[in-house]
Amino acid sequence: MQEAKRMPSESCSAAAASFTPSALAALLREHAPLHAGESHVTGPRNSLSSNELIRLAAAADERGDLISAADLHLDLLELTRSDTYTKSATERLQKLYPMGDASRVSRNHSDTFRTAVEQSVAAGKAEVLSASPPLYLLHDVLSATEVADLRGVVARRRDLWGASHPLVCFQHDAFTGHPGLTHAFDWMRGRPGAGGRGCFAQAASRATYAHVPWSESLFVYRGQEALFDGISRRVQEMSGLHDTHAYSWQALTYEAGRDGGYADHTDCEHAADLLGRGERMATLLVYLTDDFDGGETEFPKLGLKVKPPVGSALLFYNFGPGWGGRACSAEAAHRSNRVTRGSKVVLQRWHSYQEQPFLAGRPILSQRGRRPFQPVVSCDYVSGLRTNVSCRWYNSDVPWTTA
Ligand SMILES: O=C(O)CCC(=O)C(=O)O
Ligand SMILES: [Fe+2]
Repeated sequence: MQEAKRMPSESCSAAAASFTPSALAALLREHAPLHAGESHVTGPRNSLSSNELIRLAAAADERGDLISAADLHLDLLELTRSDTYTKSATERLQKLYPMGDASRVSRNHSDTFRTAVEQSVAAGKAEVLSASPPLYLLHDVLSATEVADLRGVVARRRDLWGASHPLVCFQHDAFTGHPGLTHAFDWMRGRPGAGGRGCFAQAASRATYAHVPWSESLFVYRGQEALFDGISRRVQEMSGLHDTHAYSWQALTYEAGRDGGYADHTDCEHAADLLGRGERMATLLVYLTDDFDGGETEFPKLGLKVKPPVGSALLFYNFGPGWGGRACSAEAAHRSNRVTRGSKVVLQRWHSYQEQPFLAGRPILSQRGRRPFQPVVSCDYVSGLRTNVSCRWYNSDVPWTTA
């Protein structure tokens, strides 16, 4: 139903098959012709200087445009890694969204998460799939009723997005290394070597989005759904991972025919250091369906391909070596294989070592040119696999009240 609503005239498999750079270029030429002075891409997000960003943020504040102001402060944070900008972004976002414990001082996670998961193993509630990196299967995290209720919440929230078409974005400068895509982007930007990071403008997004193979991510924020807050408590009991150190929940959906798996990657945010504020120390995946073919979560470096039963969860640590190592662990690389029948729905949540004042509490708004509440299809390039572009449809800022 969802797909029919979103793409009234497209067939899924035809869509996925045509996502090649030359097909993309042809599509853009046909459906979104360039006029003089017009570009297929929105302004480059991170090529602005910090002075320019500060000026734009002040102007957004003056207009009362808190979303843009917060977004610009988040850009500044990315550019400078300065706490000042976290604080400014948080202040603005607090005015827009309930923030949970945003006022709390960040403190480090203790090591209780290790003890807690080892106790779960000793009690037969979890099993070890790998010691290094630590990887666990948690049994019966959810009852059958909870699974059904959660699927209901996910379906209800998906419906809120209606038929709106997404902004299509490409995340990494690394696209410049992709022979075909670089060419397409050069063509779109009208200058060679321009690189491939940015979003298509609205007309180009509309012309191309149905041709991109994607999986979907729907965000659920702390305080939005009692059911999700309840699971957060259960996860804390079984794994020692705290809600206060978590990102928001994401409900991931992979549908047969849409062709969007997710290629090999690690979840380390910047691959820098476990102690970085946004670093994803641990990943939790809770499975809400298992009646599908393909779609395994695979850890190629560990020779493991897993398809956990409904209601169970995978938990793995992304930094090593072993426990407490501070460098991104290449062995924690994983992928989601494409689903060839049925649909895979999994809840994902990342946890960081440092407390997160706001990541779980409100949307991160990060794409220039996006309309309020517009979904984004964001394509990631995966290191070492240049032909493997993974795209995800993000429904990230659902209106707060949905009941
Ligand atoms: O869906 C899966 O099995 C894995 C998803 C994942 O690795 C991710 O979204 O980062
Ligand atoms: Fe991942």
